Parts: sequence; C-alpha cells; structure tokens
Amino acid sequence: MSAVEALDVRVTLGGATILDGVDLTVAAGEWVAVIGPNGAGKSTMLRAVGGLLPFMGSISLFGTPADRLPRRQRARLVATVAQAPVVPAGMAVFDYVLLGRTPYVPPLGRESAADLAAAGEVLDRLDLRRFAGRQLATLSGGERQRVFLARALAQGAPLLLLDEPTTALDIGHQQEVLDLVDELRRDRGLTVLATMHDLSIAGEYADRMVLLASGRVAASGAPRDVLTEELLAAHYGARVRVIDGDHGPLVVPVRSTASGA
Ligand SMILES: Nc1ncnc2c1ncn2[C@@H]1O[C@H](COP(=O)(O)OP(=O)(O)OP(=O)(O)O)[C@@H](O)[C@H]1O
Repeated sequence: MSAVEALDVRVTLGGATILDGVDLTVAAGEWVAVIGPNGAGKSTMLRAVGGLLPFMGSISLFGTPADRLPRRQRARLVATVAQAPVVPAGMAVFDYVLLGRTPYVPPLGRESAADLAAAGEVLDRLDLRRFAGRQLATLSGGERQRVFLARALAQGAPLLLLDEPTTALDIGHQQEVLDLVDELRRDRGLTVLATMHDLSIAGEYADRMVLLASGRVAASGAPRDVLTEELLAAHYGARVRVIDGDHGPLVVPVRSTASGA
C-alpha cells in the first residue's frame, strides 16, 4: 500500500495556480525528495499532503482519502516539520516536544507516563536533553530546528513530511539529523517526504526524487535520472557538474567562466 497517493493535485492561492495537476506516489518505507527552484510549489505540495490547505484532485494516505480522515487520526498518521513553525510564546523545549503527543491525549485528559517517556526519548536521540528546560526562543536557529524535528518524531506517525529540514543546520548536524531519520526509516518503516534544496544531500538520502517546476512535475525517478546537468540547467538555470558519489550523484556548482579570472 502507498503511504501517499496524490493524483492531479491542483492548488490555487490568491487567484494564482500554484500546483497545476501534480501526481506523486510514495511507497510505505520510501524516502522521496521533492526538489525544484524557489517558488516551484514544493512547500505547497507538502502542505496539501499534510492537510494544511485546500486542494482539488485526490490525496490518499495509507489507502484512505485524506479528506475522510478525522483530524486526530490524521495526526497519528502524518507528522509535519514546517519551514518556519509557529512557536507558542514562552514555551519550554520539553513542553513543546510533548505537544507532539497531543493526538494520544484523551480530550480534557493529561499526557500519560508513556507520552512523557516518548518525548524524553526523542530529546535523547537528538541530543537535546540539555535544552529540555530552556525557552524555545533562546535557542540558536539550528538547535530550534532540531527541536521542531523532535516534536514531529515524538508524534510517532509513520509518515514524516519535512519542509527543508536542514537549512539552519551545520554540516555535522545535517548528517546527524538525516542519519537519524534514515535509521528510523529502517527500524520502524518510517516513510519520508521531504523538500530539499541541497541536491547532493537529497540524492544521497532519497530513494526517488520529484522535480517540480512552475507547479508541475518536470521529472521524477531515481536520483541519477533527475540530478542531471541538463535538467538542473533547464529548471534551475544552474551551471553544475554532476559526479558519481558513493550513495548517489553529487552536484557541484560551477562558476561562470565569464566572471572567472
Ligand atoms: N497565499 C498565497 N497567495 C499567492 N501566492 C502564494 C501564496 N502562497 C504561496 N504563494 C506562491 O506560490 C508559489 C509556490 O510557493 P511554495 O512555497 O510552494 O514554493 P517552494 O517551491 O516551496 O519555494 P521555496 O524553494 O522558495 O521555498 C510561490 O510563487 C509563492 O509566492
């Protein structure tokens, strides 16, 4: 069964067509990276899959049409890390991560010992325990980004939607976070749909890629089929060399000869 099956998804915002008939399938346990230039519609696609905006067409999650999933049930299936999540003012890191357990807390009830343990375990795995009592607002951008991921992981959902999960992270933390997500994918069969701007990193971790351009799928397939010099020139206007890496193609930007010495 597919974790995500999106067919002919169309989104209009402010009178403009943002997604213009996008098809996207993600098999359970797969990691699919959505790439494409700024404004292509990557975040919009993730938000449609996550139920965060209205769309036309159809999206099914684990075989159930998304619009038939009650909110609470959807939250047990899909966890999203947005690009810039709204952070409640004055909230401590542990309490924020604990919000991930909301879909399991009975109405008017309190978090159980298991919920507290789940939040603590994620903090440990992301090496964030020392920040547990700190106010979220006092963390650095990269620390905060890992806390956002921690909250999503605490949700324990089988589908993880990541919108640019590594933008604020240094190279070591980028690898730490993506390796952890990959490990969870192997251990728990987690499915990952992620927008990613770093094409080499996307190619190393993703099984498949979908290249969006102007709200349509311009290419999709294995990283080596999508990360080609021709496609990247055509859709990003980028001069790059693509070289073979151990785990996928590596994309190296090349300076224009006209501006070189
Ligand atoms: N509420 C809105 N009204 C009008 N246009 C919108 C609205 N929200 C988003 N857009 C436009 O939709 C397009 C796609 O936005 P989206 O955030 O999905 O792009 P993206 O591919 O994720 O880009 P980036 O790489 O810059 O994050 C952009 O041109 C954006 O300006």
